[in-house]
Amino acid sequence: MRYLTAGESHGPELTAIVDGVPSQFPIDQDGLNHQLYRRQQGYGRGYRMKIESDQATITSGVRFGKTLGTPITLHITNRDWKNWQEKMAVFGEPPENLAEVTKPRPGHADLAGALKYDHKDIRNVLERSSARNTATLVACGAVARQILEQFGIRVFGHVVRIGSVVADIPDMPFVTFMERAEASEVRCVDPTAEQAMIAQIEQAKNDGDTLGGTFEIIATGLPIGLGSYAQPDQRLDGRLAGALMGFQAIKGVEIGMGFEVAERPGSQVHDEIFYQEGMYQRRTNGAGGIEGGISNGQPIVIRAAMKPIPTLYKPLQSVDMNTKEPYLASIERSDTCAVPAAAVVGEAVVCWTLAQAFLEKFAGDSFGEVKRNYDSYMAYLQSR
Ligand SMILES: Cc1cc2nc3c(=O)[nH]c(=O)nc-3n(C[C@H](O)[C@H](O)[C@H](O)COP(=O)(O)O)c2cc1C
Ligand SMILES: C=C(O[C@@H]1CC(C(=O)O)=C[C@@H](OP(=O)(O)O)[C@H]1O)C(=O)O
Repeated sequence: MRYLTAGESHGPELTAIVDGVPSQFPIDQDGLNHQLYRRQQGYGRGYRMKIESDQATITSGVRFGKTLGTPITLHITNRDWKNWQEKMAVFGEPPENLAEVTKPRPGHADLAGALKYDHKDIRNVLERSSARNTATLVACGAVARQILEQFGIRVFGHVVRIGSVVADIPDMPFVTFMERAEASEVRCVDPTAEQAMIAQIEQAKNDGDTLGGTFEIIATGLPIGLGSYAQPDQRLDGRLAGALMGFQAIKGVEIGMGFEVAERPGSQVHDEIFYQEGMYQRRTNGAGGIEGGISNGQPIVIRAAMKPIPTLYKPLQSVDMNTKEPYLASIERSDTCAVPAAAVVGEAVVCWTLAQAFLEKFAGDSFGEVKRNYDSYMAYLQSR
C-alpha cells in the first residue's frame, strides 16, 4: 500500500491517491470524515480551523461503498480558497497589490525552501510546507484504520505534555482512557493538567508566543510478526519513527521506555517471557510492543515531541531576503499550539504504517484473501 499527496494550503483542494488497498473492502465515508473532524479540534488552534470543515470526497477506486482494488483518489476542499483565488491563481499574472513574503520565519521551511527552490516569494514555500497537508495524512490514515479495525486493532493518541505541564497518566481501562481524551479540549486524560495546559496556551497566546509538547500513541490488538529484522527499512520501529517524523514539527520519537533504556540495567528494561494458558506472555512492556523490528503482540506505545509553532505574533529576528536588512519575521495567521491536532495526525500515520506492514504480511488482492491469510497465520500461532 502506498500514497502520494498534493495540494497547497490556500489552493483549491488537497488530493491523495492511495494505491494497494485490497478489493471488496467496505469504506465508511462517515468514518473518514470523523477522523478529519477530530484533527480540526483541540484548544490553541487559529482562525483557519473556523473556516474549514474538512470532508473527504472519493472520486475513484470505490463503487457502491466497496473498494475495487484500484487507486483510490481522495479530495479535501480548502474552503479558504475563495479568499485566495487571485493570490494563488494557477495561471495569469500576479495581482498588482500582491505582497510577497520576504522575511523568513525561524523554525519554518521559509529560508531553506526559498533558497533551495529559488523562490523570491516565500509564499511559494509555505503553501506546501504548511501542516495543512496533514489533513491528507489523516484521510489516508483513516482508510488504513478501517482495515486495521476489521482485525480488532485499535490505535489511539493522547497528549502527555504541553509546554511545562505534564499529565499524570492514571491506571484505568483503555476504553475509559480513550473517552476521557476524546472529551478533553487538549486530548489529555488528566483533568487537572488539562486546565493548566489551557491556561498555559492562553498565556502564550497573550504573549504572542507559541507552545509545543508531547503526545503518546497506543496500538492494541496487533498480531506478533509485523515488520522484520531482515533489512533496516523493514524494521517496524524505524518505520513508525519515520512516519511520525515525516510530518511537520515532530522532532523526537520514543518507543516503549524510550530514552530511559539508556539509564537502566538490562534487568530493569527487558520484558521477561512466560508461557501460560497456552500462550507466551509478558508482564511488562518496556519494549513498547516491538522487538527486533517486529511486533511482539504487546501494545505498541510511542511518544513524539512536537516543537512550538514557528510563527510568532511577537516575531523573532530575521532578515529581509530582498534587502538583507535585519527585520522581524513575517507573521502569517497561525495556531498557538497544535499538539492535540498533531496527536490525531500521529494516530493516522501510525495506522498507515501498521496497515502497510499488516498487508505485507497477509498480502492478498481481495479483502477475503487477506482475511484467510490472517486467520491461517493466527491458527498457526496457536500451535506454537
Ligand atoms: C497540526 C499542525 C498545525 C501547525 N500549525 C502551524 C501554524 O499555524 N503556524 C506555523 O507557523 N506552523 C504550524 N505548524 C508547524 C509547521 O508546519 C512546521 O514547523 C514547519 O512546516 C517546519 O517544519 P519542521 O517543524 O518539521 O521543521 C503546524 C504543525 C502541525 C503538525
Ligand atoms: C491549515 C491548517 O493548518 C495550518 C498550518 C500552518 C503551517 O504553517 O503549518 C499554518 C496555518 O495556516 P493558515 O495561515 O492558513 O491559517 C494553519 O492554519 C490545517 O491544519 O488544516
